[in-house]
Amino acid sequence: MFDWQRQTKAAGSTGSGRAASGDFSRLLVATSRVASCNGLSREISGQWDGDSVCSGGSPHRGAGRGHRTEPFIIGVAGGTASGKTTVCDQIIQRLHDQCVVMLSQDSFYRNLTEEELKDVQNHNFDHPSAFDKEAIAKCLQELKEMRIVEVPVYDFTTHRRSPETRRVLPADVVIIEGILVLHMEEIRAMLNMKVYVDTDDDVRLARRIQRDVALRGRDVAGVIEQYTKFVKPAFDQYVAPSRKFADIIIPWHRCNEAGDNVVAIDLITEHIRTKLQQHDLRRIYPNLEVIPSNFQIRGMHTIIRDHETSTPDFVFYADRLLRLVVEASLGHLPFRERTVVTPTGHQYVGVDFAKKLCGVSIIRSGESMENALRACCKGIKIGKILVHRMEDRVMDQEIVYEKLPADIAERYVLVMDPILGTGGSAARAVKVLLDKGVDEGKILFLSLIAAPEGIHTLCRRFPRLKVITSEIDEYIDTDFRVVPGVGNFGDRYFCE
Ligand SMILES: O=P(O)(O)OC[C@H]1O[C@H](OP(=O)(O)OP(=O)(O)O)[C@H](O)[C@@H]1O
Repeated sequence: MFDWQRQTKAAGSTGSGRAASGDFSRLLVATSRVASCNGLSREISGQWDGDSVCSGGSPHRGAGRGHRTEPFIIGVAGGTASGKTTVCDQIIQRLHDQCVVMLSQDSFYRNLTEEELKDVQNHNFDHPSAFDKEAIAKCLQELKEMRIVEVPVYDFTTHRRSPETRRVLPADVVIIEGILVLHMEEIRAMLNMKVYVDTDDDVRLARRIQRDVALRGRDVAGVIEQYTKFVKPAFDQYVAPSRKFADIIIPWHRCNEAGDNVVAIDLITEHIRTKLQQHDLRRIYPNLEVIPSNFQIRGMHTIIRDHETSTPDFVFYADRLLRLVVEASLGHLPFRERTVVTPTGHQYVGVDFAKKLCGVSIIRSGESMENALRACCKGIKIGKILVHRMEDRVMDQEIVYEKLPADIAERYVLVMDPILGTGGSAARAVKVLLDKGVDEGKILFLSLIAAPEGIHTLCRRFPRLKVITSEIDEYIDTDFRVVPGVGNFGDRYFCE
């Protein structure tokens, strides 16, 4: 039943018919804290298990519909003695009902060679090469896959890893802190939130002297020598420049008397809580929007997914759902303020709809969304694209037909296809639009059901495009069908 369309969206098929990323970007949070460099005690509420704190949540979950399968990963960077650990402790305290694990970049120091050990006072412990970057990335990756990891235990007296390791369980939130976590590209790429603790150099030096003398048996002259020789140059070269990668910069000098970073920590933890409630893919892709579900929507999905549903019912409920997707998408268009006078003679300050829109349906199933779009946007222009899909889905799809408004480059474009499978057809259609000069940020891709594979394809390749869908299904099977899916949407919608 699927084959002929899956191989070619044959010419002549008729049819009847995503800071958010900005939200935290470069957010400079005025915060306050008078902190000691060793931060809060780690004896916080909940069970402290070395690098992990599980005071809530469940460390072991099954994957599947409605279950999160990836943790939210936060990187906290900043110079030596900047207050990173304190920030982490405060986040952990606020997330007392979640399962949180904390890793320190210091656990991943490389073993010193015999040669280096002989001259240990001249070893640069602040340089990126001092750390086993690959081991950090592997550890994060395993936690991302909700696997148990064995974290090295570094012995600062022997400058080698101890034979034992620390077992860390999968968690809802993973925090990794260290001077270079935002500098290292591989690590940075795995972070869902990047925090930089910005503390004045003199404050940090004072804290470092205090800490190393009091806790590490060092003398002041030695600490200052190491600071001047290694710590400061590495800070200037690697740590300070990594500030630009941060989503949130916490200026530590803005302290209040209680010494808490209340505003910053509240914002961070609120954001994490919001993200934890979202589907994994929404956490990864700020350009993915899933319309909020309710029992009406679930009920309509239940009907269209039922193989026993008749064509008229399928069309009726699919149309209702498609209309919701179209309405939700229109909500992402820009607007201008507009004031009108009501029949009572009072002013109403409202907004004006975005002008210069058009729809583009991917033939054939996308045509099922045209009515919904026309019903919402009077007289909207609608173009069409027909994609020939290669059997293996790896090759770039061929465009068989296209008819688009001549001035499409000046418009916002709503691309319509109810099913986003591998994302091959959608990505090819989007490429056509980009080639025509449409700005990627002005393209919205509308679907009823999206498979994770298609979301990855579109959201990763076109990060400024917005993908709007009503449900995310589980996966694509070996025949490229969305599971559980609706079967062949076009057949069920257009054929009696
Ligand atoms: O994301 P992809 O893997 O490219 O698959 C998604 C495509 O598959 C379905 O179309 P189908 O091939 O059934 O053709 P039709 O629209 O003509 O029914 C659907 O309507 C999308 O166009």
